[in-house]
Amino acid sequence: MRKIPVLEIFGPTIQGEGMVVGRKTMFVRTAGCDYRCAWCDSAFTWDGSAKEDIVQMTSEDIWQRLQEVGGSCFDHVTISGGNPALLSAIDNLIDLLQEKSIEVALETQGSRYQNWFVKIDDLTISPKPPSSKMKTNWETLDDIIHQLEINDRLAHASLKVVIFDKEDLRYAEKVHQRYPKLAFFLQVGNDDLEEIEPQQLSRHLLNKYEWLIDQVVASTVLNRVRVLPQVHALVWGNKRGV
Ligand SMILES: C[S@@+](CC[C@H](N)C(=O)[O-])C[C@H]1O[C@@H](n2cnc3c(N)ncnc32)[C@H](O)[C@@H]1O
Ligand SMILES: Nc1nc2[nH]cc(C(=O)O)c2c(=O)[nH]1
Ligand code: SF4
Ligand SMILES: [Mg+2]
Repeated sequence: MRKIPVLEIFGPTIQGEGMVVGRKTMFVRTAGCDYRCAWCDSAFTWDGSAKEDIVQMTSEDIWQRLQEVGGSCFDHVTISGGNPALLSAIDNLIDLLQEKSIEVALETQGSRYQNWFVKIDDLTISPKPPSSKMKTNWETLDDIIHQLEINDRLAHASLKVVIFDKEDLRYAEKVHQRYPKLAFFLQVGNDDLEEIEPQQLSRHLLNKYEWLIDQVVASTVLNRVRVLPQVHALVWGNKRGV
């Protein structure tokens, strides 16, 4: 059985972002990413700083650990990273969790397709705007959305674009216009990953949330959309494992 490189298993907590915001969930965070976003809040998954903490786990190992950490207090697991879409072995983990009547969500940036995308209950695809310094491969993204559509999975998927500035907003408009059938979320970018005082950070992020709301309200393109902060950042700041 192929193993999965895991950096964190934590929860239950709430999903702080996007299409199932507020949902009680466990998190499994995989190691490794094909991107290097300028503002990545989980850079430890790819910058080598946590490489000693990576544990190679089978799906059964992960299920065991989820139960040790979360007891019987969960029925939903969110797989994030890094980019979990780099790992074909996630297929087996999804099957095992769903056999146990656990709903499965997954976060990815849309740079790689996996056949198991069509099994995910809540799939978040988060293409990266110019502020990230990454370049979107539109062909790959088109293919992912096409696969979801022909497999009748659009209702189980969403797009989420993180916004730091007006250029990012124009990018978000382009994404929404290109894929109008998908639920669309705009998320406040956290530009202060060093702040250790949650109250300071939440004040700052709420100001940025107000700015983002103002921008979206004034857009003629961004109508059938939702605007959200990272709720976990408002509550716990930059703390890891929440
Ligand atoms: C850490 S990523 C892992 C999953 C995948 N690599 C991705 O980017 O979608 C999870 C989510 O956090 C978002 N994110 C990362 N850094 C952020 C920041 N500084 N502010 C707001 N959202 C951020 C990403 O855009 C993504 O939607
Ligand atoms: N509570 C909470 N919600 C989240 N939503 C997406 C997260 C992520 O890092 O992928 C995340 C996270 O790390 N914590
Ligand atoms: S794609 Fe996701 S995990 Fe990878 S660098 Fe960007 S935000 Fe971080
Ligand atoms: Mg996060």
